[in-house]
Amino acid sequence: MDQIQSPAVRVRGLRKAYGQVTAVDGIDLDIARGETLALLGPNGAGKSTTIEILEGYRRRSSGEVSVLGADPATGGRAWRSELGIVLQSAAETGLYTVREQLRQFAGYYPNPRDVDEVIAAVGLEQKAGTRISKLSGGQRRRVDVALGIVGRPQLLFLDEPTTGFDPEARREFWGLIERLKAEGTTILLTTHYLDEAAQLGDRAAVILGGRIVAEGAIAELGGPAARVPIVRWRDASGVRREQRTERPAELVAALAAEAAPTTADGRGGEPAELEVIRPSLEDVYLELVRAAEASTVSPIVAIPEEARA
Ligand SMILES: Nc1ncnc2c1ncn2[C@@H]1O[C@H](COP(=O)(O)OP(=O)(O)OP(=O)(O)O)[C@@H](O)[C@H]1O
Repeated sequence: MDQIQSPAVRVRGLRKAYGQVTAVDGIDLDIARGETLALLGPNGAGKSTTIEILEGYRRRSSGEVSVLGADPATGGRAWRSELGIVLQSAAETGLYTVREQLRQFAGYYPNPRDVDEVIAAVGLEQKAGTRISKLSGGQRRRVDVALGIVGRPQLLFLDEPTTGFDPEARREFWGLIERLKAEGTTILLTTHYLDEAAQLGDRAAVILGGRIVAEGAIAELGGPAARVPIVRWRDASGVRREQRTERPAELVAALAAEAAPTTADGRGGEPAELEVIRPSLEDVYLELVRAAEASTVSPIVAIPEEARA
């Protein structure tokens, strides 16, 4: 297969069981070269297990997986050097300084980025000479991110990269990821911050109980019905009302006309507590998860292979 044309990641029928627990239950997934995919899902959904299999850190029970043209289970050193990995767990805490640790890491790669540029990119210039064990949790997380990108990876795995970041650091991190995207880096991101997924992702896949329950462009996830604006207000009798409509301005005008005039010139009144909401990715995600959980009848347990169709 032509490596340039093939997707960066191709997964078919991926399964992983830990004893009786099926953590990943038949996932199909493609990530195009240069694309950022946000893998979303509640705690325990199977995101980390999937990512660890793609990184070659965990064996799959069954299914086909190709990452940058190779099977991660047998990927060699050259293949690994094309990957950047920011694991969910916290950074190295050894005796090295930030710069020393990064220099050491950079030495493992054939074409690394400049270490000081990477330190600046993650906003750790003031801490470059400080031992990692003396950094705060959020600063250590920035070291993790720096270690993930120093090798100039083609494919970057970011497993909850901004956990522990302050809001300013998160915005700076988003800027860094936008630059990596512009350079053509393929990214697989997991995050529980849906604004982060909306900001950085081109597409999202929602995983629940080890299965993908929705997938698509960020702006289209959940389908058009999930994006219809919601108008909320409190009516004259004090009852909270809510209506979904494609024409929110019309509804608001009608509500204003109906409301008792509140001004001396007799103009329409202000409907109490009026708001117009366009469902965010978070609203759409929560709705998808609720709907999928409501329709799930079977517990997530391993089914023997021979019992499967
Ligand atoms: N080493 C393991 N041994 C046994 N079960 C495991 C192991 N790792 C994960 N699991 C189980 O597999 C399921 C999926 O876990 P996983 O870590 O992939 O979820 P996740 O979506 O990454 O969750 P989170 O958002 O909390 O990181 C969970 O039920 C978890 O308890």
